[in-house]
Amino acid sequence: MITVKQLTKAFGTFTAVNNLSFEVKPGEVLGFLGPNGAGKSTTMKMITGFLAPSAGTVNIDGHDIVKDTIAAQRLIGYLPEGAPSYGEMTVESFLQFIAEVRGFKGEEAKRRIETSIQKVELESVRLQPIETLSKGFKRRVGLAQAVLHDPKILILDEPTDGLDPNQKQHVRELIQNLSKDKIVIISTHILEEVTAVCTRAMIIAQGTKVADGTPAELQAMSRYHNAVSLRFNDAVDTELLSAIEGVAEVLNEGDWLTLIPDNATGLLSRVNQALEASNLHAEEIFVERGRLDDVFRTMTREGTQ
Ligand SMILES: Nc1ncnc2c1ncn2[C@@H]1O[C@H](COP(=O)(O)OP(=O)(O)OP(=O)(O)O)[C@@H](O)[C@H]1O
Repeated sequence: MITVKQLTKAFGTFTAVNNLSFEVKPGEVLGFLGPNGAGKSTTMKMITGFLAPSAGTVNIDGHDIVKDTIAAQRLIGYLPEGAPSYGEMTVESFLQFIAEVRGFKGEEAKRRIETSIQKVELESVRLQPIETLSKGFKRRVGLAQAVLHDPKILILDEPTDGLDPNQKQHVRELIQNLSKDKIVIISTHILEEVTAVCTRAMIIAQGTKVADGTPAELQAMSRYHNAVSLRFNDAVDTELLSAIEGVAEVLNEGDWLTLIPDNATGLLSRVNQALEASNLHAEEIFVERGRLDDVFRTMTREGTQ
């Protein structure tokens, strides 16, 4: 379990992380979401013991990260932003170096290197210098060093940043496979990543937590939650749609018309009745769950709640 209490980091007069408190339990994959400069990396650096907090505490499975750093860090695998490594080393020699730093020797070190090469599929490049690898493979090397000691906790700072769509998908699958029974915290700008891999998401703005919940709970905070979207082949009088009981607003979104609900439920059946009564036929119609990008924009624009 990770317990973060009133965590704060000030750089001079600027407060990058402000009074952040939360817990993360095994099995959870928590996504940190937030605009540039929101304080995601700074929070991760404090959780992993690479930056001392100005105030507040981080407890990793009973170990205080400041007072009991080594014991806490043994439990953590960390992929820092940009996945730094030693470019002139080969994948294998870099992992050998990490194994030694982690205190593994001989057969045990060999076994762990083989397992992490296998887990993140680095077999084909194991003898290649890291600086000659593609971004996707470099990221995988970063993941391999993070999982080498089979940590209970994985902290991954923008693990798919700069990767092409295929590589992104691959790294997401790796994270899902690695996450069983572990605590995983990832930071990302990519909202689809939250729905793809996270069981929980936290939106951070100006160093403060502004939302925290499952992806579905966050989507439900959007004004598009339970909105009805329709596509017609022919032009439709939007007055007719805005007159339907429970419609707060009609949005024209390209080929689609989206009916934003007021607080009433059951909008879809009223829309269907109104279409039938007016003899109108929608080519496509669906009820939206809500949009994370809308929640993200609203929450981060408003700043703190
Ligand atoms: N060592 C430092 N000295 C001064 N300011 C810093 C330092 N490190 C970070 N900051 C500032 O703290 C704020 C938060 O930075 P941080 O890197 O944590 O944001 P982030 O949410 O990870 O952003 P991004 O999404 O761009 O990676 C930024 O305004 C940054 O400029």
